[in-house]
Amino acid sequence: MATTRRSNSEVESHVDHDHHELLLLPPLCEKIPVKNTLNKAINLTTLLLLISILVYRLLHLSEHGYPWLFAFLSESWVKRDEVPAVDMFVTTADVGLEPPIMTINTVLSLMAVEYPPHKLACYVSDDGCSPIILYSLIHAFQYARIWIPFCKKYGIQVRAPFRYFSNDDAVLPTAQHRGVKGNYNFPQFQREWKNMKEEYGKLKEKIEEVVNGTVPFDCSGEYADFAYAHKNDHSSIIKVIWENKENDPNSLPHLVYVSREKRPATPHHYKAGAMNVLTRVSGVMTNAPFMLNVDCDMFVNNPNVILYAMCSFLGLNPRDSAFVQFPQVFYNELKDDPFGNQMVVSFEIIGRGMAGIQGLVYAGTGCFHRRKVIYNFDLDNADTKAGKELLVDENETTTFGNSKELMESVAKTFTEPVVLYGKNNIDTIISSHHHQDLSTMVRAAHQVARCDYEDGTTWGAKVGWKYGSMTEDVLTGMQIHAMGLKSVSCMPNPPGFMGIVPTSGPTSMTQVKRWVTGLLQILFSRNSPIFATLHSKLQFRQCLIYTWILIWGLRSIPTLCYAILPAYCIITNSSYLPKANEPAMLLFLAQFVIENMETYHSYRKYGQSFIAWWNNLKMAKINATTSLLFGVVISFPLKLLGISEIVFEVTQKESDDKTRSSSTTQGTENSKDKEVVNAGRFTFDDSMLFVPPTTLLFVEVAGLGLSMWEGGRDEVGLGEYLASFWVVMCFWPFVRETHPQRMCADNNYIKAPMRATHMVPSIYVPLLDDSSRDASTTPTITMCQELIPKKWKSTEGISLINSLMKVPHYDLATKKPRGTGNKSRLKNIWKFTWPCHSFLDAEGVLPLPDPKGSKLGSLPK
Ligand SMILES: O=c1ccn([C@@H]2O[C@H](COP(=O)(O)OP(=O)(O)O[C@H]3O[C@H](CO)[C@@H](O)[C@H](O)[C@H]3O)[C@@H](O)[C@H]2O)c(=O)[nH]1
Ligand SMILES: [Mn+2]
Repeated sequence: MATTRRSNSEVESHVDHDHHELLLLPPLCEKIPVKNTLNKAINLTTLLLLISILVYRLLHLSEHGYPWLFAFLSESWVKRDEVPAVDMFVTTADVGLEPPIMTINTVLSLMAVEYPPHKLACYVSDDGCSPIILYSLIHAFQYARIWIPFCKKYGIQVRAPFRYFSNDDAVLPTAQHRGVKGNYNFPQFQREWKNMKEEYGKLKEKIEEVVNGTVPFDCSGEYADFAYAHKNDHSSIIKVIWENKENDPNSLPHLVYVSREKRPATPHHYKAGAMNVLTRVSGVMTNAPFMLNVDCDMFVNNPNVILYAMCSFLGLNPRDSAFVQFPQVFYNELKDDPFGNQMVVSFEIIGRGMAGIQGLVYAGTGCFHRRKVIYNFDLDNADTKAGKELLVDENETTTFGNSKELMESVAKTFTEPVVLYGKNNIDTIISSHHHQDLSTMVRAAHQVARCDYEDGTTWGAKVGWKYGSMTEDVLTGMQIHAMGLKSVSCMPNPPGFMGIVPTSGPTSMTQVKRWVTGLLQILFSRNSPIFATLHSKLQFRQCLIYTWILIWGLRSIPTLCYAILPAYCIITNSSYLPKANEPAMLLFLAQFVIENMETYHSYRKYGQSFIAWWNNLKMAKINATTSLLFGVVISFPLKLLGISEIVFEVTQKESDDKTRSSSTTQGTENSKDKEVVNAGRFTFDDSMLFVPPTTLLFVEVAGLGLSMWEGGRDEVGLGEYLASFWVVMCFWPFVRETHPQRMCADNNYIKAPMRATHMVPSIYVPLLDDSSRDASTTPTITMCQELIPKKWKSTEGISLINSLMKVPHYDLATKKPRGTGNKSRLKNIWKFTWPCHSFLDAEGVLPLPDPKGSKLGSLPK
């Protein structure tokens, strides 16, 4: 700062001056209290008047008799406990990947929220069309009858039983038992608690029996519709499991099972399609003005969630509260975020930043929407263009489809007034909500759940959840922001909802691959945020954030190139950085140090450890060369060229340890248990995803080894070596987990890296060694084919690999690469790649480790 010495007073005045300037700068964010003195005065006056009236009545009651008594009772009934209705949606898609016990825990926690039950309806969409889900729901409902009163009576916080009971084995709760509030009779609480736990155990057991197949499932009676239903080919199945017919405030919320019609030839649009069916089915049945949606793995963690959401909806201008998103919080977080997928810091920075512009993205779960917004109606009450078209236009059916019942409900939604900030018309929104007899609407519900219902309508384009991206959530949310509306992020303590995050490398990578593919689908389409800013009302800064999110995948290519450069330079004796003694090196060094210090600082600031920071840094590189790369160079282009469809690969959900111990099916038990054992460890499966990073690592290690072997390189400087070393550090999990001793230790998860490590030299040595294309060499194709895991043969990359394989490359007899070309140095890579080529037998077929625990030594040499 100060390069010249100054006297003390000079410095002081300087500081003062700075300070003064700081004070003059406008604050970055500030809360301005709204002055509504008049309103307050009026409210206070009415309250005083009301009290005076009541007192007056009471004092004179004896003089006047019955009429005064009735007047007194009516006047003291100040109706203020009314709240709007909410339809709650849960989606599940696969009983194998999403344990039904998890789904019903989500449902139980939703049904038990602190909100008048007659204002709530819970709809469960089952895209897997499994009778087990229906069966689980029916039994869960029986349990709900005792569980919900228990939760409400004792003010339990966590109302998903698997979580509530997870910490206490057989022991009874203590007086300070978590979640229990207020005064209560302790011995009685203990008795009830014990009973609840036992009943939950029974429920779990019942569900496990059918999941495991120990009790044969009979598709008759209630379940007859499932008898001939195939997961992807069946008519719609809708069951009203519970209907609160009398709208009884002391009863339980409605519970409805929905499995929409699916036909192989008709696209079903995955989750977005399911959400649209739920919107329509709930439209004809309950038509609540607000809709909550959660994934099946996300339970309610704070029983007041709906009240919180309503505070935003009813307390803010409707245009500032189009949807209310509760951030994703995970209950199964692993220590130090080994897969860099918990996104704590990015949420703190990006999420809170967005909240200051047009609001948080819609994250697909834990989110409340206004039905009006989902129907693409303007929020400026009933005189909008869309609305006029809807009510006047003869062709109205083309927008919403041809269900009479749905059109009636849509018209109701349209004419329903929006509660305006500061105006007291909450009652109107409440009374306009129509109460239907659910069971009489089942036929209408079937109609709107048909797979051809959306033909010729604007569902997925203008109304409902938007189609055209695997990340329908980001797309749908962005289009709401493009209407010029804002969203609210709600972060109560304790968090409103809690879900799970993948706890294994491959699961997390598959998820990220789907995300980046979906995000690119948005970026390169007419839904791109740039168009939304130019032609609609997406704010510029919001557009920048969306664009930044959408280009996530693109960074894979520069990252990969930059990671390969050091090795390339070392191998080919060239350089890409200034020499250590050149001053320009300082630029690079400073940039590297400052960037990493800055990110580390923000990790510390948000309570993350050094290891978590390092894990995130490392995983960003690993993801760039795996999931992001595959999304960008394979999934997305193939979809673009129309060669293959992108499939929504549902994330494997590992249920809570205790729930899961016996809930897994025979077939999958092994792999699931492994996932728990290996949680946090970098495991592999036979996915193509692992080829690029393994390759990168090999090339990098080979380069370093080669240079050591040959005693250094004249062109290569310290920078390249350090960079290469840094890359190796980032990809260290691959070294660690592919260590031969570990690989042969016992299990399945080992095979894949084993194969990958053999694949890599097989593919790349011929590429590097260009002089060895001698047709008479031993055919190595057989070997390579053998090494390719079965799964790969069906994947996109196989043709690529096959064409590479066509090049005969090394001599099997000597197990050395053939030929001595210009780049003869490169062939030496082989020496450094891995000692595992010695495992190859004479035919070049890799003897895979015996799954039943063969030792390294027992492998044929
Ligand atoms: O054909 C399908 C596929 C999925 N789902 C459901 O969609 C939800 C999300 O699926 P999941 O495999 O858990 O994906 P994630 O990547 O974990 O989900 C995040 O990202 C998705 C977009 O890629 C959003 O839809 C989700 O809400 C968001 O939580 C689950 O409830 C599924 O049951 C369906 O209903 N039908
Ligand atoms: Mn999920």
